Amino acid sequence: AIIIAHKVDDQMVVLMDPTEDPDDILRANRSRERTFMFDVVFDHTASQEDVYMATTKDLIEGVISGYNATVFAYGPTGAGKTYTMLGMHCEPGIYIRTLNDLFRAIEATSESMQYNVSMSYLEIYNEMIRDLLNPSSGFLDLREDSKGGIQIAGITEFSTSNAMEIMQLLTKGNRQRTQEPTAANRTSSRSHAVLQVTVKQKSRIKNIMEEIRVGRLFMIDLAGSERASQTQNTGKRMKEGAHINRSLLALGNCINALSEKGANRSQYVNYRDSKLTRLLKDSLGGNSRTVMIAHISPASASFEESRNTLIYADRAKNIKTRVKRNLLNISYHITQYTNIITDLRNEIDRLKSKIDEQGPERRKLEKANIRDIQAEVQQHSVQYNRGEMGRLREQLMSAFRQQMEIRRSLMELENTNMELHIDTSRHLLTIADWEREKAHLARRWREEQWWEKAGKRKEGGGGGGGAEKELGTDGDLDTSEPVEVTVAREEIAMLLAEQRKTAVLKSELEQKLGDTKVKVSKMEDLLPKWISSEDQQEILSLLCKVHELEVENTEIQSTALRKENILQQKDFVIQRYEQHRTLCDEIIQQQRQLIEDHNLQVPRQLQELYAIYFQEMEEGTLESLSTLHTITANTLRVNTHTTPTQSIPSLAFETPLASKCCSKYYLETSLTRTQNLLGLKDRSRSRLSSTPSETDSSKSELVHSLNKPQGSGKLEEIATGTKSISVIAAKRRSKAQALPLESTVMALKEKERNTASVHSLEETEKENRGRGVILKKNTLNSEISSVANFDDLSTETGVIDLSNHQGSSHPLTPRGGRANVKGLRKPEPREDSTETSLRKKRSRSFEVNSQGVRLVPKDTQSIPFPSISDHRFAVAPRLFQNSNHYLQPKIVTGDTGKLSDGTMPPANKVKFPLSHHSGNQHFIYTCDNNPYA
Ligand SMILES: Nc1ncnc2c1ncn2[C@@H]1O[C@H](COP(=O)(O)OP(=O)(O)OP(=O)(O)O)[C@@H](O)[C@H]1O
Repeated sequence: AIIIAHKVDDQMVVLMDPTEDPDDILRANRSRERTFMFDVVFDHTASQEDVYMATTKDLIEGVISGYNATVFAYGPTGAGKTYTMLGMHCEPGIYIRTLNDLFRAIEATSESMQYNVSMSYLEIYNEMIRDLLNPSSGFLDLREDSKGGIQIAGITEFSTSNAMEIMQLLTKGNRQRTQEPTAANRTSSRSHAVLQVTVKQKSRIKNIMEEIRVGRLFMIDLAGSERASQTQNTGKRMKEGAHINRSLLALGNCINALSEKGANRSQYVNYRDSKLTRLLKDSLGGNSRTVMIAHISPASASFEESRNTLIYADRAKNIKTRVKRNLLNISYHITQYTNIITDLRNEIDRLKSKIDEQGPERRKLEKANIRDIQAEVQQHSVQYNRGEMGRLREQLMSAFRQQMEIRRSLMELENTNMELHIDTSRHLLTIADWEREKAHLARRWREEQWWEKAGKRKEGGGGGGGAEKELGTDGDLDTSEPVEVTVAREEIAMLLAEQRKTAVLKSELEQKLGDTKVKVSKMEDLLPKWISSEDQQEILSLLCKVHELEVENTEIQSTALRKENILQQKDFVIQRYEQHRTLCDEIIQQQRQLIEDHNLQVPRQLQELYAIYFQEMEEGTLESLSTLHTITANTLRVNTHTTPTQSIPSLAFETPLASKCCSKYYLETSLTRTQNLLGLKDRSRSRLSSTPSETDSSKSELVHSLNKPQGSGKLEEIATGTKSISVIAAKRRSKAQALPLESTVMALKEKERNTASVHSLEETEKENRGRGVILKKNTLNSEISSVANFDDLSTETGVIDLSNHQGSSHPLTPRGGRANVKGLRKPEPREDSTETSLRKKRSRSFEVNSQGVRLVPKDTQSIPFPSISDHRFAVAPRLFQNSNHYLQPKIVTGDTGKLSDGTMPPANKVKFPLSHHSGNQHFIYTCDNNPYA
């Protein structure tokens, strides 16, 4: 034979006609060669594994899910059907492989599903069904159930749990199968063998409605069609062959009918022609996934059989089956339900008893667990709160630090500002000195010119008018500025620019400070919301308090620094004054020496002045005052550096804490007492009417008061000196004030005319006595020790009555009860004598307060002067003390430099930036010949 079946590709096979003669042209059109297309085509090289994988493996999943499946081998005898389905020991066929995989798949899902696998193995031999697993059961009948399903009555179904058991059953069954050698096949199967595997699947979870899935797998090894000529069967074999062919013919008819059913629904499928078709009813055209494996022999000798087989297989392709899952809903009987409920109750009881057995221990464990959890939660809560607390504290501290830094910066800035002011003032002094010097030179030059012209006029006897006209000009006077004045002007410009810069910086810092304050205050408000614990709230509020105290401390330091600056300024003034006084003393001493050496006649007034001078020198009053200032200043410096917790020095005129602890009234009262003690309070009462005894009494009180805090003899000495000079100063003021208005006016005029009006001290005293004015004896309270204030001493001596010469409608308005200008003096009658001049110099107060002018009307002289209780006024700059001339305040408006009456200030009037440019009005003080003004 030759090979006539060729596999073209995986799906195509060509069956050639062996009888075809290529040279026979007449039969060319009648060739029986045919090409067939199938799902898969195998040739002789295909292994059992290949065939199984391509045909059957995919059916297993469906079977265990409740679907029917059928695999059957179809073909002529000896083509290899039994080999494919059963296989050899070394090459197992589809039966074994399928069952192995089936059990593997069942095992994979056995946890959740419960399976029951059963098998039956039968053969249809000569149209009789025989149970291969139980051959003694005889021939079995096919029956249809109520649903049309085919059942084999009495078939043995073996439930198995593993593939090995099935293999044993198969082997046993195969041994029972009818096989006989024929001419075509030595092991020819004379029956159709049907292996049925039923898989029932249900969930392991108990339920009232139980669902069972039933999948059936038929694996059928058909007997081969045969031709009698080929098999050479006779007798019994021929009869077997006839039955085989008949059943296969019925199968072929069914296939033909089923394949045509798609187009013609009325086509009848006759399953009843054979038991084979009846058994395969579902598998062929019903509820089953069916695989048909058509076997052919490639030999040319089997052309006809191969051709018929392929034609049937090709037709079978058209058969469509409708697959559905086989579900069994088991409706239990009432007794079954009762059993189920009983089972469930038993299960519940069992579980309960188990819980009870473990009860006490478990409860303990649970309690312990709860405690652990609570502790853990609490710990977490504490940690969270700590974290939150730490975060808030950090935020607060950061804000506080920022605030403190800003405050320190402000303090430093203020200090810088103060230094700038001091420097500016010093330069202004230099300029003022120069201006005064220039004016003096000009006057002298004019006088010299005048005398020169007068001499010439006398000599020439005429032309005086022309000379007088020339007096108004400076002529060739050299008034070029010295270098230091030019430098001073430049320095002032620079310092003013610097001051403007610091002002801008200050405002920025203040703005920043304000913002920080707002931020902190908001945080403080939000604290109760953020922190629930009262302790933590308290801690944070304490933190805030600490910060507030720190802020207060910083402010205190700032105030102290400011005061120290002011003291430095005062020191500077006093130092200059000391230099000047030493110079005067030297002049006087030399003059006295000159007079004595030449036995010159000394006028009475000058003698008196000398007497006063020497008295003061002997008493050492000026030195005492200077020492008092030094000690007071030192004490103040010490005090201003104390912290609030330190003791309050008794001589502090106003420490920061004192400003809080002492009321305003207290301070004013104390100051008043101090002033009264020093005989300066009431000028009308401080005249020379004070008797030595009164003076001694006051002195002793002062000593007593000062001794308390100081505890040294030095203070007694100072106080004595202070009292002495105070009394003398008071005497002189009294004398001046005791003059009637007319006298004062006259004195002013006289001064203007540069003529002298001599008033002796004794005369003034007499006048005062005549008016019955006496110095009231003041009592000294121990409180005075805390407010002994050198400033107030000078303040009191500096108060003047301007109403005499400027009228009550002075343009300057007093600023409250405290604002005052110290050092504005009532003009005194000009005395030509040196003694009078000296006396005036010494009795003058030197203070100028930039805050305003104290205007005391004449008729209110007896009203006690309000004391300074506010340190902001008490510490006003007193750089421009005037010892020689009273100051005439005028107003300069804005930056134009013009006076309030619209005129420009005279050249010898100096404009001082007395305040921190807080307003647009400045005072101008006329300083005729005082280098410090
Ligand atoms: N693919 C194959 N490889 C090797 N040997 C095979 C193959 N197919 C079939 N045979 C062998 O050919 C012989 C005939 O095969 P088999 O009995 O399976 O044919 P059959 O179709 O079952 O015949 P019958 O219808 O008569 O039962 C056997 O000896 C078998 O071992």
